[in-house]
Amino acid sequence: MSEDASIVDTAEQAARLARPRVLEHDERALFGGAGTEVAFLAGDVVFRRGEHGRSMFIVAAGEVRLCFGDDFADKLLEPGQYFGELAVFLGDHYRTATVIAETDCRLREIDAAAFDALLAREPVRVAQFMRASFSYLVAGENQLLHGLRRRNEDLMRALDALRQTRSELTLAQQMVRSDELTGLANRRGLYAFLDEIADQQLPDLRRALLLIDIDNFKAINDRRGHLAGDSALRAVAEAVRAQAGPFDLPCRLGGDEFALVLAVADEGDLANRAIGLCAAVRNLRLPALGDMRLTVSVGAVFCRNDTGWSGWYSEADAVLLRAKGMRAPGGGWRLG
Ligand SMILES: Nc1nc2c(ncn2[C@@H]2O[C@H](COP(=O)(O)OP(=O)(O)OP(=O)(O)O)[C@@H](O)[C@H]2O)c(=O)[nH]1
Repeated sequence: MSEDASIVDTAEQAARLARPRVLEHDERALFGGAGTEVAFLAGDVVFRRGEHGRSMFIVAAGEVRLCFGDDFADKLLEPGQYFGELAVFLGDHYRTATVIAETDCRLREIDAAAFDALLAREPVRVAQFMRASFSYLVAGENQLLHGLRRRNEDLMRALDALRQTRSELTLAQQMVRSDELTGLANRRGLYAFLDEIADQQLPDLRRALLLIDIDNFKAINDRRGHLAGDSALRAVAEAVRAQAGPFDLPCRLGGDEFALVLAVADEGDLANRAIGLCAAVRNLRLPALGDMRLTVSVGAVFCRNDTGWSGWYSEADAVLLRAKGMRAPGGGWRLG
């Protein structure tokens, strides 16, 4: 049983009840002599949606079309069916549909005065007619509710699918921008981040870019094997990540090259981070490397507002080359 069981058991029943109602035999007799009969030609408008209504109509011959607009299906009414009854039930009603003669037709129009006269003369039969009409109207509302509920469910399903697609897209985007071996951002991720921050101002902080290269990494691969080389790359990646704060981005650019975009307070802060990184790598002890030690060379620049990020990048690259050239025994860093 649906939750609307007190009114209508099922959507099917609601749909059956919501079909335009046909007057019973005694109702036809009741309205037979009331009001006046009006003729319409096919295409004539009987009344328009939004107009103030004062009478109801019974189809005596031909067909009329009720157009509700707003995606709601039209209704076609045949002889014995009626419409516009709320105008005489309520006395003050604005039409909810536009009614157009589908074919040449004759309609019995019963205005408020004629209806009131009928009510005074035949109160029981008019009350029965009104009760039947209200059940029909309630069934129509129920059908509308069922339709809206179904549409709502469809929308929720579409929304779920959209959310799923969006999270898959985000995941795919993350995968495209991250390095598989270390989980750090890759070169594409770095470029996207540099694009993002190019115009950003951080109050009391300065942007800096560090380019980092492992010294003599090839020798590790050659002497300890590629898997040992991989574990060294992962360990250095963790050391780079450890220097990154909430506004920073640690990256592996490829091979044994890393980068770190930093937000630092001043030159001292930058020096501490670079020195801290060199020391952390120097202090790594990896079983896979045996007695081999890791060191890194670091080229650092402050990001100036007067050049784009490709300028900062080239500058940091040149500084890294100089740091490499020093061949400091425990690794080392230089500031451009
Ligand atoms: N294990 C491992 N090795 C890699 C990976 N990607 C690149 N390499 C190796 O990293 C090495 C980088 O060598 P080089 O660019 O000559 O660098 P280097 O030996 O550190 O020399 P310098 O930079 O001058 O100190 C090459 O032997 C690459 O094959 C990887 O994902 N895993």
